Amino acid sequence: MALNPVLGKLVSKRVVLASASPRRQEILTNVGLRFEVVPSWFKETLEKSSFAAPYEYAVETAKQKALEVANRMHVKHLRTPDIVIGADTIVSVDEQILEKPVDKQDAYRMLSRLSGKEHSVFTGVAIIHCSSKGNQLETEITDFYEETKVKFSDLSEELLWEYIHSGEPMDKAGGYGIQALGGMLVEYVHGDFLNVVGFPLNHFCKKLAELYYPPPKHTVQHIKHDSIPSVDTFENLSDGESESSNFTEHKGANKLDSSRMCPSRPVYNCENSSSVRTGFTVPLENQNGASESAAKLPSKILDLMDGFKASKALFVASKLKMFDYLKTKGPLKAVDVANEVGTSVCGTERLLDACVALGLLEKTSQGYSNTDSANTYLTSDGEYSLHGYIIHSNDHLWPLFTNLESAVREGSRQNHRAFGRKAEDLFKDYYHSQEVKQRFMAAMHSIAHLTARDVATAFDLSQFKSTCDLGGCTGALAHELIQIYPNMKVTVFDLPEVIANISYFQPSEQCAAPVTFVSGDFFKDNLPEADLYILSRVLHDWPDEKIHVLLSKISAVCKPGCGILLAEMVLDDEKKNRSTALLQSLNMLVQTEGKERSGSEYRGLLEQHGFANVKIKLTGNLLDVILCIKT
Ligand SMILES: O=c1[nH]cc([C@@H]2O[C@H](COP(=O)(O)OP(=O)(O)OP(=O)(O)O)[C@@H](O)[C@H]2O)c(=O)[nH]1
Repeated sequence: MALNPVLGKLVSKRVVLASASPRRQEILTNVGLRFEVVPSWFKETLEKSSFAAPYEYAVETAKQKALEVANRMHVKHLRTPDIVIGADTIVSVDEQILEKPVDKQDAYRMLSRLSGKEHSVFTGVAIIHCSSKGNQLETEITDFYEETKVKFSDLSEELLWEYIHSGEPMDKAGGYGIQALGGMLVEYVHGDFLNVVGFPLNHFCKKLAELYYPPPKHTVQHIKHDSIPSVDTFENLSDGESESSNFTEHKGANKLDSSRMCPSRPVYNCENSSSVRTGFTVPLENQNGASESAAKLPSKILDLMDGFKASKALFVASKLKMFDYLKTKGPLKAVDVANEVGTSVCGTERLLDACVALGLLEKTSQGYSNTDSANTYLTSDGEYSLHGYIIHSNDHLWPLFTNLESAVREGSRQNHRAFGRKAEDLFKDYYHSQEVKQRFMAAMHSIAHLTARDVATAFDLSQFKSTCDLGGCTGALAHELIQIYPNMKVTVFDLPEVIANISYFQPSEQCAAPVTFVSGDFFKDNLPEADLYILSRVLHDWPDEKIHVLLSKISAVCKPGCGILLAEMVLDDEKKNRSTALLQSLNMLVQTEGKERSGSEYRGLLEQHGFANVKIKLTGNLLDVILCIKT
């Protein structure tokens, strides 16, 4: 395929996108780039006034995002990526830089400032080539930016609020998404549309072409700097030419040929790009094709082969409460951790080192300490602790997954093999002992707490005066709903054995309007009255027949205008892209009769029970949200 060679240069490389933006992931996936996503932890707090121009701020932020990920991943040679890509999109109007709005009022301020005017959207991009020398990370940074001008129509206050209540502005620079509803606000776009969406693909490809296909010296003068090399240019490149700027270490070579590497030679010196070298990287002079024929490291496959070891290392460190000890007492030497936990020193040291290499811990001459994310997610009292779910994964899901082969052969759950118990009802399995029940509730609580805000704000729910969270367990989502919609009456409906055990999970400061907990079985008992019924991670537990029973019960008590809100991992319609959700569907296979479903499948189920106007919001968090209204 003619366009392939530019991105094809990256095929054998470990490419990392240092961005949580689903749009950037989609733009790059759509053109066939294979990459890992490692969202950056760099906080976008650079002092804006210290930059002479808005694009400089975007470029520097992109660079810092990418460098943070490159540094984090480079702990052991095996973890060092080849290329890290970072990006930052901003809107500039009246010499002000607008980023993502922090709340609805902020979105209103931004959008009213853009109304009736032209503004610029800048995306800064950094491409960092990494290599490892000894223990040292060496980076070569290429950065550039792209500007697109966008003009908004005059927008009424009413229209702006309607748009803001759609929830779309919140994670978008300038408070709008041109690719969706926000497109309706736009009168014209001058420049690269994808740049507005978050990633200037065309300029990125040009930059790769510059880096990987520098023209032979005699043709330099004839190449226009603003065009991607034509199809012929790619196809006619000989191996010798095409590899001349490969960012790989060449055995025996120890000098830089900067004329080959530096895109800032006159012909490539685009006004809006630069290349900076830090550390020491040697370009490959591939005269004889030797490295072309060398075995390429299939890093993705190797990572998958190692995946179970990494999971187990995380599970064991969590189970032994190492992150808890390090939070309160760190930094600690391996011997001190071993003494605290009661484990062997040699085993503890290896486990801690593995956790460092996996980016969970930091190691200095003073010992081991938690990373920020270990404090937040891995300690049992972290703000968004996943400890409960990790223990559930270790104690419950791991034994089930070891029977995945049987589950695939037989097409059914494996509880009998994993736990020696004949599979009954899914929840009878969980609630047969107090210990298993509490572990399961802690697991569900940790996911519900982590996703609650995104689920509660995916749509504006203020029209619903009362809500019933069916299977709402510990009430984590219910409490979040009350925070966001203080006038909403929220009821959690769950099995009696769950309701009897919720007290441990309630927030310490009591909400003014507390959540009501009602016990019952939603398949058998009457449902509490409500304007909105929530089913969060409920439908995926059940086969279609059971879902029809539940939806017809809800439909029977729902008046026209009332709704259902589903929170689930929504698969893409082709079921080939969202690996987290597809792996979760295997998780449902080994332990339930349910499965994860696509947006169309959920829509089909809901419409059969008189629910229409089905809207699906992919939140970027673990759970996506579907809202529909009874006609
Ligand atoms: O029209 C659109 N304009 C902008 C966007 C999206 O807005 C964000 C911009 O934010 P940022 O560059 O800071 O990136 P993040 O999402 O925070 O992800 P990082 O992890 O890379 O910091 C970006 O997601 C654009 O896609 C849009 O969707 N439409």
